[in-house]
Amino acid sequence: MLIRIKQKSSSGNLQNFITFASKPIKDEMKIALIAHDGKKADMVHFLSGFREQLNHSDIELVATGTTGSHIEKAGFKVQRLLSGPLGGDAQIASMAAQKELDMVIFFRDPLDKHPHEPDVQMLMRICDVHNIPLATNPAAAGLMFQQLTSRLKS
Ligand SMILES: O=C(CO)COP(=O)(O)O
Repeated sequence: MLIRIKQKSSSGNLQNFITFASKPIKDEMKIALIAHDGKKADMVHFLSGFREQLNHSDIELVATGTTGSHIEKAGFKVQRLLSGPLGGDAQIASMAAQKELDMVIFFRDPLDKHPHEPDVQMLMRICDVHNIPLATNPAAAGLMFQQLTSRLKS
């Protein structure tokens, strides 16, 4: 299925089209998980609510370093990359750019400062460039996760 949306350009002309293609049923998927310190508990809580689906052997999890250690302690299998400030966000952006990810869940803390804010912005930009579903809060992540996992072969 193809959905086309006509958009008004800054000059007011209806000339831009955004195209979404619904993805086919998948055999496996890879989800990236990142949470700022103030949101790590929310990430674990979120994942625990989907434990049954996440234990599906065809869902692979990858996370930035410290987020990953919290996720591991909660009993999930996850590939841990570098910590965010040391390049973990950049590693996930690289995976997104190479279309290796089906979804990025990034619980940002909007009330805190982050020394690696350029990396955070870069990751979100790369997701938009490559049309990778990106959820930055649990409400959005829940909706996307349910929709995505419904495409997994049972
Ligand atoms: O800083 C982060 C995201 O920008 C997350 O990194 P950690 O998971 O290593 O804390």
